[in-house]
Amino acid sequence: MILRRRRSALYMPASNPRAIAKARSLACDVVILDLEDAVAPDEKAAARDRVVAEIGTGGFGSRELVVRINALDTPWGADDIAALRGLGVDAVLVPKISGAVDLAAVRAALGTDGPPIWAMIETCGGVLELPGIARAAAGSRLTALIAGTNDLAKELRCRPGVDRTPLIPALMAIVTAARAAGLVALDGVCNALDDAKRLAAEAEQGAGLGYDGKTLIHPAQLAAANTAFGPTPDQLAWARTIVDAFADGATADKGAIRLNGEMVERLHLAEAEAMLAQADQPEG
Ligand SMILES: CC(C)(COP(=O)(O)OP(=O)(O)OC[C@H]1O[C@@H](n2cnc3c(N)ncnc32)[C@H](O)[C@@H]1OP(=O)(O)O)[C@@H](O)C(=O)NCCC(=O)NCCSC(=O)C[C@H](O)C(=O)O
Ligand SMILES: [Mg+2]
Repeated sequence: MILRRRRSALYMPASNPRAIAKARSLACDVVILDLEDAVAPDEKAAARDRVVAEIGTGGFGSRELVVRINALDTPWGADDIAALRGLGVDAVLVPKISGAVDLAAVRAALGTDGPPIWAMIETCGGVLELPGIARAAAGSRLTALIAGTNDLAKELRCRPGVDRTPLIPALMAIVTAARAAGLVALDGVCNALDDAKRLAAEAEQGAGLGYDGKTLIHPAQLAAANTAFGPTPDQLAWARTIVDAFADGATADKGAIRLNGEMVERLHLAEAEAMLAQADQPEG
């Protein structure tokens, strides 16, 4: 199975036409048009109309196109879903999913033939309910979990700091639930717009925790995420070494081999093959 690349998922306010125009040429794997927190209440209706118009115009290339709606218990959620009907978005991102019941309500509103759901995990309740959310994934066509680290930090009343230590248990719970249900996992945003070092460290941390990519808020953050979630040239070279080693007739009957001082098993071969296949995908 070839996994689609989702190293960089860029949010932009659906009320910002310049940002949306720019997104059509940026090196992001996913474009997220935001109708929720980035849009002021007075602008919600106009932003929704803009989403419909921009998706109609198209031009996003091979970038995945996702719309973040307002929650169903807000005055705008139902109208957001109605506006998206038939538009052909790749997924609908739903904020503050706190249990399987929320997923079922969104699926009912979208319809069984509606787009896949991506769920933001950004409440303490959502973190506690992750096993139930994972179990409900197939039935509700949930395909991705996104860490909402700003809302989560707010609810936890924690201070994430540079290394995000207070958020690590939740971040790992989200990846674990995603892997158990075969879902994509995307890390939260880095608010520090002008701190390239912090962003690079956070992106490396997210990749190290097992995330597929990072959600972002500015075009200047794309390169750091695309690099951290790689694969890097060194990782690709190592993957090719593993594939070559197992292609050698002498290893045909072996489950584990010694390679450059490391034990390598056939599970590493499968990882290497997946990495090489994913790296072959075209950009943008
Ligand atoms: C954060 C910003 C408000 C900064 O805006 P500003 O300082 O005006 O940006 P620049 O002047 O540096 O912009 C330069 C050009 O780049 C374009 N731009 C900026 N941001 C984006 C973007 N996100 N996508 C595409 N293009 C972008 C500008 O239009 C400029 O272009 P041009 O005019 O042609 O020169 C701003 O970056 C911004 O609004 N970012 C997104 C904010 C957002 O979407 N927030 C919501 C999602 S994050 C979240 O909710 C977290 C989660 O829920 C949680 O709980 O953790
Ligand atoms: Mg949020």
